[in-house]
Amino acid sequence: MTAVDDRTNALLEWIKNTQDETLKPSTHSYISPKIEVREFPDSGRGIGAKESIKRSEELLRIPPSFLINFNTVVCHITKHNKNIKLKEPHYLNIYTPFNVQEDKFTKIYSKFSMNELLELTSFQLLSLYLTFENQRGKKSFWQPFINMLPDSSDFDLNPLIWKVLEVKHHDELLKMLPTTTQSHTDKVYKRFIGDYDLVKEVLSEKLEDGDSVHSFLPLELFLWAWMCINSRCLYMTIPQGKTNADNFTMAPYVDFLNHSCNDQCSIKIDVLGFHVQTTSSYTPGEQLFLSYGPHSNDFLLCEYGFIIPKDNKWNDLDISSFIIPLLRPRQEEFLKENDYYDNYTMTKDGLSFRTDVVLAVLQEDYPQTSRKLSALLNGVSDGSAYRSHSNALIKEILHKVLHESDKYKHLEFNDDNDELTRARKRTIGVLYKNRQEIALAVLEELD
Ligand SMILES: C[S@@+](CC[C@H](N)C(=O)[O-])C[C@H]1O[C@@H](n2cnc3c(N)ncnc32)[C@H](O)[C@@H]1O
Repeated sequence: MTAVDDRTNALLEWIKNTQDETLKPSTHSYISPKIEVREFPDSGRGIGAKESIKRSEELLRIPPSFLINFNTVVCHITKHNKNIKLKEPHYLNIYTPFNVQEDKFTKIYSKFSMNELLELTSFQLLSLYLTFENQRGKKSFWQPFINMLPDSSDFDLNPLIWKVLEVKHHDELLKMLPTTTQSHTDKVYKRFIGDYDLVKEVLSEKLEDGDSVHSFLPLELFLWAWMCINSRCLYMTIPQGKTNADNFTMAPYVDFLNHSCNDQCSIKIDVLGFHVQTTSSYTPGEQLFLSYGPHSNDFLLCEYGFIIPKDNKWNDLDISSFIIPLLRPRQEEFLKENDYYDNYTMTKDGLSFRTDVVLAVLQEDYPQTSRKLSALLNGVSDGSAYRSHSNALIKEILHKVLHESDKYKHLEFNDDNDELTRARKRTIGVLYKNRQEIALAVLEELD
């Protein structure tokens, strides 16, 4: 098998970081000679084993200077502002090239104060930076990495893209999504638009007369950058991280690992950088995977733009949209006060505790004063006193879920003339099939 193309070789050359002889070998990357980047059916580029690989073998080590995160971006941007001297230890081991080429984008970088940079979230700063660096082309230090990032078309299945770019039939497609996926899409949309609006505002203060925000920050390019980050970021503690959502990094080469529900590689971070190790053995030709987390298809679609069509063990069925309208004000208030409002799910193995709780609350006129309910919440009782009514209500809801799934699951086999619409509808059909599978398994258990 051959590597994907010349761009992979350019990335490898760059990532080895041997061009600067002043750097110690320990700051160079390590890429196991036993792996390669290849094209895999249904998941795009991924990492494959060229030869046998044992369990617990080191596969990759990417030094801090080659990771795109809040720290490295601050180092690169502030290089253009002579008034800023970075002294904190977390900036000192970041390599930036001695000679940098100036252009209209670096002119904007030079106008950022340290406080302004620190006020941005990682998502905002990195989206702005990637949008600029992409346009800087060869002048960018990161060009070999940026060249290997996916095309916008890789995100075609992601409902955020349908909504932001108003793709063909977007209204119809969005309405066909299960309600849980619709509300997840709305949340992702809010995050995206919030970031775009804020970055545009910050940028507009730095432009000169005649410059337009849109020419520096076109919506499509910002969306591409934002989606690259959302679908390729890896958790890493960042010293200035304000929230958990800020603690991430992009890591070249590591980001070729596709997702599987089962862990097959583990990641570790230390002063030498980002490490990947195997947690199982591989035979030549096999694809290596990383688990992105315990994510349902709904989550994978809204955040990454793909689903696992068969046997995603993390799929769940969210019935909040059926339950919430049944709540009376006192019940809703009680659930909010106790942090049990919304997110009522079940898996093939049964109901989540939150769902048990809301079903019990629905049976209480005065939940605030019910001893039976507080015994359930405190783990003193198993809630059997509520079971018979809970089961009846759940059955009723699951029959509604089945009815809804029957209406849409045929979309998995739709033959829309337009290839993209066909693929999008197929994905929606699978989401309904997943819901049906869980509903049937739980109903069988109840009967
Ligand atoms: C971190 S990247 C992995 C490398 C990617 N395949 C590429 O070509 O650049 C994550 C993206 O890969 C794709 N992907 C990862 N795991 C997948 C899987 N199990 N099935 C289908 N697509 C997958 C999705 O497009 C996802 O947004």
